[in-house]
Amino acid sequence: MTRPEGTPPAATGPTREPATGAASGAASARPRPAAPAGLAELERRAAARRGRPEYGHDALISCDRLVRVFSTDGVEVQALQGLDLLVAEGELMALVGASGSGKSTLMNILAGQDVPTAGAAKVAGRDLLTMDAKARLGYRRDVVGFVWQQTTRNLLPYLTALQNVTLPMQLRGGRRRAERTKAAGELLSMLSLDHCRDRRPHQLSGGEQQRTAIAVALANTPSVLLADEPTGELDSHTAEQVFGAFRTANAELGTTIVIVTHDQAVADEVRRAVAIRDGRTSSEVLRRTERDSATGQESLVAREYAMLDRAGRLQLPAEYTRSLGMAHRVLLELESDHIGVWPDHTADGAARTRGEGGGDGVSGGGSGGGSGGGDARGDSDGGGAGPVGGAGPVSGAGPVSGAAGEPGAG
Ligand SMILES: Nc1ncnc2c1ncn2[C@@H]1O[C@H](COP(=O)(O)OP(=O)(O)OP(=O)(O)O)[C@@H](O)[C@H]1O
Repeated sequence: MTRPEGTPPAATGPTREPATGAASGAASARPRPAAPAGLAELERRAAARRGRPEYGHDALISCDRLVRVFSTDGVEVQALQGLDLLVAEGELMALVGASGSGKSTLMNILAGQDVPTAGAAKVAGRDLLTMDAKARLGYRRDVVGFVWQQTTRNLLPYLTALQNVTLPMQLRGGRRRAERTKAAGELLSMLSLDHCRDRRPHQLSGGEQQRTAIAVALANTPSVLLADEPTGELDSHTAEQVFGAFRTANAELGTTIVIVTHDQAVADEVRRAVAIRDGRTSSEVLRRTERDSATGQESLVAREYAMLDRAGRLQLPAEYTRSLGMAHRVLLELESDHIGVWPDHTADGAARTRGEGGGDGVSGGGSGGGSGGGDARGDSDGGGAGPVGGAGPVSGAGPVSGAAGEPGAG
């Protein structure tokens, strides 16, 4: 997991400082994890949960344990493996991930062009699993707009830019020709494309084609604009202009925008970039403006968060687990303000780790168990007290941390 340059360590990442004696001393006063809940307690919790609002009830896009399995020639590929994602109305966010991680599969589902195998997906109140063919058609026409990477896929070659933008309005119906022309002209103006109105796609540059495609996708004022690698075929300067068009649409029209991208420059421009790994959301980089209380100077600060899914699963970055020789099994300890994650130092745990070539797990290990937790980094994204939690009695309100050495051994 790469951390954005010049940013503080991930709020959820393990601390790298060696354990200190002071921390070791504090370890002896650590609260112990609660005992396993009895049946009565579990019933009480289930009853309490029934009164809670539905997962993602206030999100515009909500994916809950989304699964998509493809079967080809008797071979099954799990493209999405229980993916959770919430996107708030009005967000402009990016989805990033290695090739084959499931980004396009997710986008096709959100676009109403594919149906998930299991789980739940809702966009603007529409249930993407249960929609019938007619509802799906209406959804694609009215609720979502789509911009593809290949410019040729976005525009009809024999229509001018203006005609391309008016076409979706015409297909939907309900507006007179003059109204359609006026609205399409306004969209092109908003995206600085007045000069392209009467040109056909082959008379436009790649960037102008993509910006026209954004205008087409916005023609029926969708709630959500989805874009799959929209800058993939463009040079960096042109890509910047196309991203500017998304930003304008988001700011001027309030459209919620989700962009799949490999382009780090685009991912760096958005306030929230969600990484997908192996068909699940694995981490998020959140950016926000912070003001230095001493100088009053504002700067953009990026922090990386690991995602905790609905089942309480957390993907620890491979870079972190490798550096501490963590494999197969880790020791968890509930602290007052975070959860400690420790290498497994039991005899069979160490042997297993060696067998896997995962390192000895104790390099640089301190004798104390101080996790350096209780990090005072606050977070006004609401991430400081909340994102770390776990199934059952394990929950926390701070960074997950671990350090080489036995917890509480000091
Ligand atoms: N129609 C399909 N039939 C079979 N397997 C598929 C199909 N579509 C996608 N897959 C498989 O699902 C996995 C996820 O593919 P997907 O295209 O969603 O990844 P991606 O993250 O968008 O990759 P890229 O960045 O290269 O576009 C891959 O292993 C892919 O081979």
